[in-house]
Amino acid sequence: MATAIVLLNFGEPADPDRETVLEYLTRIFYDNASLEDAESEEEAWERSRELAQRRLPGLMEEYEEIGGSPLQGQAGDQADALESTLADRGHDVEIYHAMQFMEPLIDDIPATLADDGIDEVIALPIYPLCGPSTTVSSIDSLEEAIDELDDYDPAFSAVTGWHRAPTYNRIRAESIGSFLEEHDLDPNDPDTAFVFSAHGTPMKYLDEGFRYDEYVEEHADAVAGIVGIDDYEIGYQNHANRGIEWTAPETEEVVEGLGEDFERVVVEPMSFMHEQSETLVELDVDLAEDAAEVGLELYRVPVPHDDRRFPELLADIAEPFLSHFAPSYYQLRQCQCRDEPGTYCFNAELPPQDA
Ligand SMILES: C=CC1=C(C)c2cc3[nH]c(cc4nc(cc5[nH]c(cc1n2)c(C)c5CCC(=O)O)C(CCC(=O)O)=C4C)c(C)c3C=C
Ligand SMILES: [Fe+2]
Repeated sequence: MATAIVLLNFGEPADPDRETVLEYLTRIFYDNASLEDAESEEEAWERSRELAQRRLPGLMEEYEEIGGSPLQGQAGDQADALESTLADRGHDVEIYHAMQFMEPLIDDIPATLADDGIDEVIALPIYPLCGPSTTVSSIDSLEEAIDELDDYDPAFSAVTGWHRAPTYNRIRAESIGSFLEEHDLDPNDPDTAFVFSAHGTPMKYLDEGFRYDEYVEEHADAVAGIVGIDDYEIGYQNHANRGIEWTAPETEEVVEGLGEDFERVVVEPMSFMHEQSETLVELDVDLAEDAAEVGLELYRVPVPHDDRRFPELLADIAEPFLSHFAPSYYQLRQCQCRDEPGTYCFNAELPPQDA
């Protein structure tokens, strides 16, 4: 059998010209069109183009500030590192990386998989906290694109939520620990506040039953416990484009509220495994300015995208599928967020245990 792992990411323009960013935004808004009630596909596309036009100038400014996003390069490096980790383990497996909203687009991958003779596909989103518009949507897109290709029917499996994997929590906790040490910061100092900043999500998705906010809370609690942070706040980085309700409180609001009681704030961008505009501009520039206005110095923990344990973790997650043993042996269970055969995660509820 020829096996492929397809790493799935959001994507962000590395060379952002207006046309590329407009198409990028249109794809994002169209993918989330169910947040509003368009009466036809045509109307949903029109609304997506309208929202994209409106958001374009602000996002162009963000990209100009960072000179394009490093996300694509970091995602490529993660794919290469996973390939060599698996080769060292004796697995003959091809790694592809695909993006929801930028080239290489998920829709274009199945043709390559078919040409390369791949007959077993494992989808692995690089979103640590499983959510509907990211993890689930990216896997749906890949499976649908495969189904649409004539005469191509590979075995398909996917892993959604993996934030409970012990190695992942250790990576995150040690990344925070070394940052604190490097900057001589004590998160329990009465003048220092600690904030976990998560990417927000529309409440409509949570009302549909997705548990992204619960994952945010439990992961913050676990990592704070490992690092030894006594008190912390959680804030969400939201996108207010449609006038709908998103997760609360916003990170900005949380940080502004800390001004009276603290001198500095440490921010951990817990939803990401890459640096991109949401860390490099929203946190490092915009949030740092908001913090300064209320007299706080802001320290942002870097994303541990190149931690050498990360490809090992991904290889461990893929192991049951590559070596054909039961995923449940590694505590992977049928995913409930994406309740499709062959989709596993570490998050699904366990059956009640005997006392
Ligand atoms: C590289 C950039 C981005 C990452 C990574 C990312 C992750 C991420 N996004 C959501 C949920 C949503 N994001 C939405 C819009 C949106 N996201 C980004 C960038 C990244 N998001 C952009 C540029 C946009 C466009 C809107 C904007 O204001 O810039 C949406 C759709 C909103 C809508 O349709 O109204 C959702 C939903 C999560 C949970 C997440 C997790 C890592
Ligand atoms: Fe987003």
